Amino acid sequence: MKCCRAALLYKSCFFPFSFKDAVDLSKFPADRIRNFCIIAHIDHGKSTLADRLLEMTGAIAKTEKNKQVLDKLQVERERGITVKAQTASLFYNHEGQQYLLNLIDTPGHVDFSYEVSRSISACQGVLLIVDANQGIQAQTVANFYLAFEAQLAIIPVINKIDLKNADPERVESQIEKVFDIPREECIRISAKLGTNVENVLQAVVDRIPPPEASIDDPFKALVFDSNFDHYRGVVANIAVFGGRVKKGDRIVSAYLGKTYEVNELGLLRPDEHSTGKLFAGQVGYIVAGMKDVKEAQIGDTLYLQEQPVEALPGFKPAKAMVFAGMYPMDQSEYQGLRSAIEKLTLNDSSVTVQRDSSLALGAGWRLGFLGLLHMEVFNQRLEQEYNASVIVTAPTVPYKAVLSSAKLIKEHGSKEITIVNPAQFPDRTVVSEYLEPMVLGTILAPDSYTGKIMSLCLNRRAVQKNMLYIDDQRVMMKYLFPLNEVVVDFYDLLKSLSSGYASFDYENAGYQAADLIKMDILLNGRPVEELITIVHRDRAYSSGKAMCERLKDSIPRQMFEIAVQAAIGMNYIYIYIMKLLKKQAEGKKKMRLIGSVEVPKDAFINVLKRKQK
Ligand SMILES: Nc1nc2c(ncn2[C@@H]2O[C@H](COP(=O)(O)OP(=O)(O)OP(=O)(O)O)[C@@H](O)[C@H]2O)c(=O)[nH]1
Repeated sequence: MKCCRAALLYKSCFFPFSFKDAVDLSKFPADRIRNFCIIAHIDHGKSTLADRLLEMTGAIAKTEKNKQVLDKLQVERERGITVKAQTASLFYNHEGQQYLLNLIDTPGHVDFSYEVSRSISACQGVLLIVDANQGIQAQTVANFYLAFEAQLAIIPVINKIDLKNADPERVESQIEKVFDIPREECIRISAKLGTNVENVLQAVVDRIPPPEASIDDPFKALVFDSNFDHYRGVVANIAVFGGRVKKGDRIVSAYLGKTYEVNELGLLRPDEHSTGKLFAGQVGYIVAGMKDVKEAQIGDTLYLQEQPVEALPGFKPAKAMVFAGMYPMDQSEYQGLRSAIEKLTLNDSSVTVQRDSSLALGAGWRLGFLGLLHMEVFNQRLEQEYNASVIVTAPTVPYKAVLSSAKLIKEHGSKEITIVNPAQFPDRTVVSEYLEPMVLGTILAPDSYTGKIMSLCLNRRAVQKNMLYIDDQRVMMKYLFPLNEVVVDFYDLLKSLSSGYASFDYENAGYQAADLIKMDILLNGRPVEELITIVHRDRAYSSGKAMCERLKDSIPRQMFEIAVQAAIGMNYIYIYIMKLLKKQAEGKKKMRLIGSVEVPKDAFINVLKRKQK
C-alpha cells in the first residue's frame, strides 16, 4: 500500500535527472558523506524544510503538489503529523565538490520519540528546528537531549522568520540559555519561502562530521528502520558503518544468526533507487528475502557471511506504555480484523499484540502502543486502510502488582506481575503492593498560565521537581506524574487552558507504590467491559461520577429508564438514573448493545476524556 503510494509520488514528482549517469557511489568516500536528521517540536517545520532541501538538491521538482513529500501515510497527510520517519539521499555541490547528504525525517509528537532515537542512531548531526514565533517548546528540549546524549553535532535553525510575529532574537537567547549553544551558531530561515535554506546545506557540510566508516573494513551495517512490502518482504533501512555490500552477497543478521541473500539494494531519494551496491558511510535500503519485520530488528547489525564482525551496540526496543483491548464489532469479522492487524503490525514493530477474549466482547486482542496518539493513529489506519470496524476498550497503562499469595507466585513464576488488562487486576487480598508507572514531564508555557498549570498538575497527583525561566516571559516546569494521569487527555487540557501556548513532553521515570483499585461502570446492572478501569483510591468517587455523567451524555435517548452506575467490587459508589424520552434514532454510527441499551462506539473514548472543572 505504502509502496504503491510512494511509486505514484515518484512518478509525479521526480526531477528529470538521470541518477545512474550522474552518480558512481563508489566515488563517494565517507569524508564526503553527511548523515543527519531534522528534529523539532511538532509543527515547527521539519517536513517543510525537508521538502525545500529535496527541491534544492534536485531530488524532487518544485511544485505545489510536492508538499510534505516525506509524509507518505494517509493519516500523516490528514493529521499533518509525521508518524514514520523517512529517509532521503541528496546530492549537493559545495566548493567544487559533490557531497552525499543523507537526510532522515523524524516525527514530532511525543508518542513517536522512539522513532527519533532510532533516526539519531544512524546520524552524526542534527538540525534542531525552532519556530521563530513560538520559541523553544517541550519537544525541542526532549529532542535536544536525545541528540546531545548521542554526542551529535547540533545545528540550531530558527524557522518561520517570515512570520509577522517572528522574534528570532528572543529565540536565540532561549537557545543560549537552555542549551548553552552560542547564538552565532543559529541559522535564521524561512523554510516556506526558501530564505537562507542554502546556508543550512552549507552548515550540514561544514559542521557535521563525516561518518567514521572505512571502505577497507569488513561490511557492517545498522538496521535503523524497516517496512514490509507484500511482494518483496522486508525492506530494511540501513546505515553502512564499514566495508561494502552488493547484490548477490550473503549477509547475516547478528540478532537472529540467520543468513540471507541480498536481492536488491540502493539509495532512497526519497523513493527507492536501486544501485546494486552500498559503501561505507552510506545510508540506503536493502531487500534480502526477510519475510517478517521481526527478522529485521531495529538496532540489529548485518554483516557478510564470510566476514563475521562484532555487533554494533543496538538500542533499547520501544516499550508499550498504553494498552487497550481491540475486538471486532461482530465476531463474524474476526478473521478480517486479524489479518488487518497482522498487516499493520508488519509495518510497525512497536505495537505489541496478544490474543485476548472477554465474555462480553468475544475473541479479540490486547494491543500495546507507545501512547494514546499512536493508538488512535493505529485505529484510524485500521478503519481507513482495511475498512475494519473495531471496539476499543479503555486504554490502560502497565501497572504492576507484588503478589503475596504463594499459589499465585508459583502460577506466574514470579512475585511481580505486570497488569495490562484491568479485567485481570488481582484482588488486594493476594497482593502486598501495587505499583504504577511514573513519568517525568516537561512543560513550557508563558508565565501568565503558571497558576492554572500548577493546579492542573496538582489535580493529576503530580509533584513539582523544578521550575526555570527560559526568558522573561516563559517558564519551564518539571513534574513527576503517574503515567495514567497524563495518558488520555492531559495534553488536550493543558493546551486548552493555556490557549494553545503550553507544550508538554515526558520520559519514563520508573514505578512507584500506589493505592489502586478496579472500578466497573454498569449500564442497567450490566458491567461495560470497555470501561473497566484501574483508579487511585482517592480518585475513585470523582472519577466514577464523571465517567457516569459522560456516559449518560454519550448515549442517545431511549424509550425506557436506565441506570448508569460506578462500582468498586459490590459497592456502588455512584448511581445516575436517566429519564428517557424518545426512541433511539437509527443512527448512522455503529452501536453496541449492552443489556438493552444501544451505545455509540465512540462513546467509550469520550467517557474516558476528562474535562477540566
Ligand atoms: N510562515 C511560515 N510557515 C511555515 C514555515 N515552515 C513551515 N511552515 C508551516 O508550518 C506548518 C507546519 O509545518 P510542517 O513542515 O508540517 O511541520 P513539521 O515540523 O514537519 O510537523 P510534524 O511532522 O507534524 O512534526 C505548516 O502549515 C507549514 O506550512 C515558514 O518558514 N514560514
